[in-house]
Amino acid sequence: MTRLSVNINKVATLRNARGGDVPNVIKVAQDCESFGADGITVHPRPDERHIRRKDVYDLRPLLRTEFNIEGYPAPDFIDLVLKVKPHQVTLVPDSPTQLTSNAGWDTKTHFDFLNEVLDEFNNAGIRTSVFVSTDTEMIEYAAKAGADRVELYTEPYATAYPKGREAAVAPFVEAAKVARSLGLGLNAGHDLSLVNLNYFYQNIPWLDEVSIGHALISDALYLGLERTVKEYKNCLR
Ligand SMILES: CC(=O)[C@@H](O)[C@H](O)COP(=O)(O)O
Ligand SMILES: NCC(=O)COP(=O)(O)O
Repeated sequence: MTRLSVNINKVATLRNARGGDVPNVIKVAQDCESFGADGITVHPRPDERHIRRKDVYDLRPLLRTEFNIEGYPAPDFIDLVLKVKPHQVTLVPDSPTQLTSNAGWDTKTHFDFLNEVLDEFNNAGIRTSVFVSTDTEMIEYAAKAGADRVELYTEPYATAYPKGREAAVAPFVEAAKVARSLGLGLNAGHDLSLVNLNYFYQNIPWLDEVSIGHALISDALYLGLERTVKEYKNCLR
């Protein structure tokens, strides 16, 4: 089964626009769970532009499904994750001011750093995932560094999909096979949507998890949250 983890960053973006508590990030997360989501993802950024550290602490005891925290492993982030102990931490190579994630790790260049950080999380019993492109060498070094899983950065797939979905998915299928041969679990995310998700899943049915935020929360404006979560779940069958 491929799990759907709903990324609620954009719910926090909307809440922060007015400084109050509408929409309530925790209620939305709990509703996503009751509508069928298998997990909740957050990406607390250093400027707290959407998810805040407090949200992460508040969410932890209330979630009934898997909690995935994404981010660049700066000391503050490592401290937060070790205190909150989510089911999974996803390491992303973003700089503090970046608009959104736009690349996977160079796991060869940053091998020693990743190895040290992954050890820390592995020793704390937190499953680890490393955000990577489809470059085989990057996946191999993620495995050597001690990752439990890799998350394939799917923006290039989403962008190429309208021009030809077979060519768009081909490098991801190859990367997924490499990850599987190395014994890594497999996640995927970024710009997955109702348009492109089912084809991705059909080609890589051994995917463990997709995390989806931007398109899903946008679709919910038209379809409502309950129907949206169910439609994304239907794409994973
Ligand atoms: C890691 C990744 O691909 C993206 O999930 C990222 O977490 C989205 O972050 P923003 O919501 O800040 O764009
Ligand atoms: N890891 C990817 C994620 O959580 C959501 O990315 P997006 O759907 O907001 O592009």
